[in-house]
Amino acid sequence: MTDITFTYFNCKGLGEVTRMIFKYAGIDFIDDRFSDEDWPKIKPNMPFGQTPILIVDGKTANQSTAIARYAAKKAKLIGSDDWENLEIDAIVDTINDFRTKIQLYAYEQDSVIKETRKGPLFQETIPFYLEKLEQIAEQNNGHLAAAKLTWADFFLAGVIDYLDHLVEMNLLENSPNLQKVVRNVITIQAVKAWIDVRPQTEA
Ligand SMILES: N[C@@H](CCC(=O)N[C@@H](CS)C(=O)NCC(=O)O)C(=O)O
Repeated sequence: MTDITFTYFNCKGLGEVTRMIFKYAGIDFIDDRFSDEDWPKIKPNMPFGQTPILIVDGKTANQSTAIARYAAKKAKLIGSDDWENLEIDAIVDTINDFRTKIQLYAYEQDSVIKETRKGPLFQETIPFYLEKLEQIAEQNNGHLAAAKLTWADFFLAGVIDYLDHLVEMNLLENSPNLQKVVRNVITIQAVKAWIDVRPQTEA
């Protein structure tokens, strides 16, 4: 049997998508979480000083999106051809771009700089991304790519709580089709069962 360990902070963040995909597929893995206090001891042993990492039969990989894509292949949550996979990758990269722009505001330590980023983020960037993603979800009938359930949908469902936490708002409040995307994932029986028992964390 394959021996899989997924190591990350005790939060959803960049890790929850992979956990959800493994749970969806019924793939056993060790959900290895460490505390913020333990991180300085762990960091030097990480491939690039960050997490998440995935260890499969003694081999280690980093990069959350690459790991989620690996899990998605195992879970058969990928496209049927190269074009569908391109569509999925493009959505995932777009969500990552959106996250990066939110993080640039949320993690800014200088309150003056942070304030200058607030207006553009909330009045321009967030509506820009959500309107476009909402249209795509509508065209794909409650999915983000290939008009079917793929890991692009899991990507949004896995990261949305973290994004909401960063901006302290319900980002999808006025996006019914994006809500549908998330609902289509979190109501799958195996995913719901995981959500019911997973450690409760804010982000
Ligand atoms: N591009 C990387 C970024 C990983 C990343 O930013 N990890 C953060 C946690 S979400 C981390 O390890 N932070 C602690 C540190 O950099 O010391 C990925 O997607 O895996």
